[in-house]
Amino acid sequence: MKPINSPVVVALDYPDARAALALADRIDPSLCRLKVGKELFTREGPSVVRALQERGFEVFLDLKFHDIPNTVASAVHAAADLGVWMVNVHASGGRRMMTAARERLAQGGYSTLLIAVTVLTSSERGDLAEIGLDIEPVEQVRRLAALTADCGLHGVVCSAQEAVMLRQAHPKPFALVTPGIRPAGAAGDDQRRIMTPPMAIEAGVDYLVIGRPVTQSADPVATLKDIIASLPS
Ligand SMILES: O=C(O)c1cc(=O)[nH]c(=O)n1[C@@H]1O[C@H](COP(=O)(O)O)[C@@H](O)[C@H]1O
Repeated sequence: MKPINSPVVVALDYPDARAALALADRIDPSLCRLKVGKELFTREGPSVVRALQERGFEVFLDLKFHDIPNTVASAVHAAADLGVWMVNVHASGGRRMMTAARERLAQGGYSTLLIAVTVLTSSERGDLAEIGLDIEPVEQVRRLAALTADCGLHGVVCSAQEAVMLRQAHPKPFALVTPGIRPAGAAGDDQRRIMTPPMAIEAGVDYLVIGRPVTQSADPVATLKDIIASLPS
């Protein structure tokens, strides 16, 4: 496998494998990693993950598991059996859930990275208030990242706006994985806590998850290359 030369993870949020593989077939696997999320996985199942791996890509399986500890540990185990590079759970599932998942991976000797979503990048203060959390997103991100680190996971999903604060509290190799990335002038869509690709890297982010700015572009490959070229080295 060739070394991967960028921190970019392209979210393959396509309706089916045909569309997802059409983009994958136009990208060199050294350019980026690929994320398979709920829509594509529900439609196509593990076969689309294998098809991407056969093309030389490292895959982030983004199913954001959130359930009782045994169920999540078993689901994470199944993801690791697929040989994915990274898998995620919701940190709000709590300590016992995250610990059970981490222990299951350790028992199997898997190298899959296990990370936890703190506060979705589409959420802002008002969204948290409606679910009973009358605090700023950054405060909840701080709490859940501390819990995640204490449970021994490899990192968190957060917004790049929280990266400087989290990097101070959690030195590398604790991974900061940030969706809500938008090149200057791009539509925010349903995202709320956003940042541009170069600013996110300057803030200390490890991996930039980018979907629609690439997948909905008239020329996804050129847009991806432009984003990578815009990053500080
Ligand atoms: O875990 C994720 O990947 C994730 C967490 C989060 O807080 N926000 C978030 O947008 N995501 C995912 O990251 C991708 C972002 O896509 P775009 O908004 O199109 O760039 C989507 O596939 C989301 O499911």
